[in-house]
Amino acid sequence: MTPPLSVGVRRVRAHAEPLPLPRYETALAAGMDLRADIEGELTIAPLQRALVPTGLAVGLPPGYEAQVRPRSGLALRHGLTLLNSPGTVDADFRGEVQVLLVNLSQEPFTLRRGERIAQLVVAPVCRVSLVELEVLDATGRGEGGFGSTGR
Ligand SMILES: O=c1ccn([C@H]2C[C@H](O)[C@@H](COP(=O)(O)OP(=O)(O)OP(=O)(O)O)O2)c(=O)[nH]1
Repeated sequence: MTPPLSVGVRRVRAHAEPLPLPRYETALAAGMDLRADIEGELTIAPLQRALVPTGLAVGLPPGYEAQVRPRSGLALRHGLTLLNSPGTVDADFRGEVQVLLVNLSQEPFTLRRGERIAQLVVAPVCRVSLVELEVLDATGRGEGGFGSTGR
């Protein structure tokens, strides 16, 4: 396997007891879990959203993005997902990575400091230059979409 890409990470605030840095939890995991860098607790009421700090800023190299994705366990057990899933962290963003949680359950959800709330997947990005045309090249599908291939 190719060696992992080195990505700089900076803690944006100091704590007496710093949270562990994100890491891959299994040998081939695609994402690293992000933790809530909050003081104490935060309760998200049903159908409410909260922008939750992770305490981390990353310096992605050109040609990469980081996707902020939900954790399936939190979604299944507590109806907690990301409102903007997948969130996009641009390679030129140097601010704190934050997680836009939404509680889609009927119960309030209380988050505690250090809880793993989302996962960060780093991926290559293909940038294109758009070329305006009058006619696009023909394909078998053509303009069919949104269920055009039947049920
Ligand atoms: O879930 C997310 C999504 C974005 N960001 C940060 C990184 C990203 O590079 C920046 C801008 O995100 P986006 O482009 O989605 O936001 P926008 O609403 O288009 O704002 P902007 O005008 O700042 O680009 O915010 C996060 O920390 N978490």
